[in-house]
Amino acid sequence: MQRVELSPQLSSLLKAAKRLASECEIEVVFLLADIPYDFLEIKKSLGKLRLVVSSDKPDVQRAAQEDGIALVPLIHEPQTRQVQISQAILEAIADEFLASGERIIALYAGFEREYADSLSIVSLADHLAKLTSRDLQRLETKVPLQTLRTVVDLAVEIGREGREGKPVGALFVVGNHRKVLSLSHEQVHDPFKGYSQKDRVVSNPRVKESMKELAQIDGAFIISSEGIAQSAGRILNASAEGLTLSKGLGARHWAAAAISKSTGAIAIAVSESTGTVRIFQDGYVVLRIEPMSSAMKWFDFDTEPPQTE
Ligand SMILES: Nc1ncnc2c1ncn2[C@@H]1O[C@H](COP(=O)(O)OP(=O)(O)OP(=O)(O)O)[C@@H](O)[C@H]1O
Repeated sequence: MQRVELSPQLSSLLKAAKRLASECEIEVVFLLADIPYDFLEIKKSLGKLRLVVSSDKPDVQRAAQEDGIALVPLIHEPQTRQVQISQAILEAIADEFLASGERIIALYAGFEREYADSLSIVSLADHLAKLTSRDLQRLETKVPLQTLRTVVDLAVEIGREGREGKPVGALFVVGNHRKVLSLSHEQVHDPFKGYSQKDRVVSNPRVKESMKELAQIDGAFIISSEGIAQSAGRILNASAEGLTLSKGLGARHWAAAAISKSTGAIAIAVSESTGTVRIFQDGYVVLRIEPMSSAMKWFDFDTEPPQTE
């Protein structure tokens, strides 16, 4: 297919990217392309650096594929460059073209319409952490962002740290707590019973520490929108009928999906086996945070729900 020749400006930017990469010990150039360049030529000019190309243009995607370059196809949406780059980075991490702890050089058209004119150094770990809170904001309609962040932070800590050297799983249901309580039952005597409201504020470091300890008991934590722990060790009874979830996720994750669907609450599950934190809304995984990084995907692969006895 026809390719657009490298302009003197792009050649200079590639040289600058190479120098920058060597000075900052970076190994990847991430090119957000709007034009079907000769990508092999670009790769050659970058020497040992890895090249990842991302584009929402079908002809650019075809060109990159023909040249055997790592490609992250984007869906065309009227987005700002920043949002496009963020989406492309997330996809690239999910496809394992980039590692979530890495720093990259992004090359893109920041000011011009389609000709690359900008270089940025992006630290993926910092960038992903910011994305996580932005993504949480989308769920804020149901539960205040502050409460969500507190519980998600706690969940991530439990997934990373475990307890006394052992991995620990957990399940939190946040918001609409009266309905959630009515769709659950006590498994063990409620450890929060009798405590005043101020001793059940999840953002309080002492309460957080006891919740890490309590995560070891079976069942779910139930938390109000205001961030007050209402109960722990609850078994959730909401029905999983009609829901689909990723293969390999067990009872805890089905219970999280089901309660989020039935009550409109946000459910946050920490997997005991992997430490991964998944956030459920309306029966779907809407955010996934890996224990050591913060990589995430929006939806898992679909499978059938388990048979109920
Ligand atoms: N309906 C439920 N309500 C509350 N907690 C539940 C429910 N079902 C399971 N759990 C909790 O999940 C724990 C683990 O169950 P299971 O191993 O089947 O889940 P999983 O989804 O595979 O999660 P993990 O990755 O942590 O193993 C149980 O010991 C229990 O504490």
